[in-house]
Amino acid sequence: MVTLASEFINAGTDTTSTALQWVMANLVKYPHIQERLLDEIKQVVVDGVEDIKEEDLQKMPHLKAVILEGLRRHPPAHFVVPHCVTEDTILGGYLIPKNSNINFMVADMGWDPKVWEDPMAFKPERFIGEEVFDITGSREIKMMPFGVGRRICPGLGLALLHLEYFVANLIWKFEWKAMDGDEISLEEKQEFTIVMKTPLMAHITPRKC
Ligand code: HEM
Repeated sequence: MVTLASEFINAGTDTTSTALQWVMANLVKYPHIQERLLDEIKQVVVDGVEDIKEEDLQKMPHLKAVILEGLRRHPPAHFVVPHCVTEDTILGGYLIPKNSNINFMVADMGWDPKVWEDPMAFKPERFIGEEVFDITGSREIKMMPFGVGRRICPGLGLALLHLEYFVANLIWKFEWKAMDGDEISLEEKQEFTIVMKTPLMAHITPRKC
């Protein structure tokens, strides 16, 4: 039980908090995206409401798009846990021998210009469309911040819920602005996850909702 609990805590805390920091950094760097998100929240939540509830999040497609764009542009894990090939496999003309250890270039998949237009730009609108984006990659794999297949992150649903809940409430309650003269650097640093080299510093002001 202790090992299980520790695995969930280790795998679930740094990843989610890193993703949250990257999303908030982009909302500070690009105030028009923060405004767009606030507009959506205001259409769902009435003035004076203290907390945005879980059921409200389902009515916010732009919020989901912001989170997905954050995970595409800044996946907290640039690789998955190493996997092992169970039988000789030919992939793209290359033989991957049985028992080889393999991994996946998670970040590079999300930044592939053949798949994503202007991939290094933060554009949540790319996820707004007729279809809900399939983050599990069961139909096609365009990015895989949680891995895919049978070892996909079991905390995926919880992580998305936490990210949506925190981002929505942080934007609903506060206006986030860059500090004077601060450019918000998106440079990365490898720790347990890929974190912001210069951690986010921002001026936050309570909104008069
Ligand atoms: C934004 C947040 C998160 C991201 C980006 C993330 C990403 C990942 C990735 C890439 C893997 C490896 C998948 C593979 O090997 O193919 C993984 C595995 C795992 N994650 Fe997450 N994760 C997140 C949040 C969470 C949360 C909240 C929990 C639990 C509460 C969790 C628990 C786990 C566990 C236990 C594994 C190992 C699964 C296995 O080996 O079968 N993760 N995660």
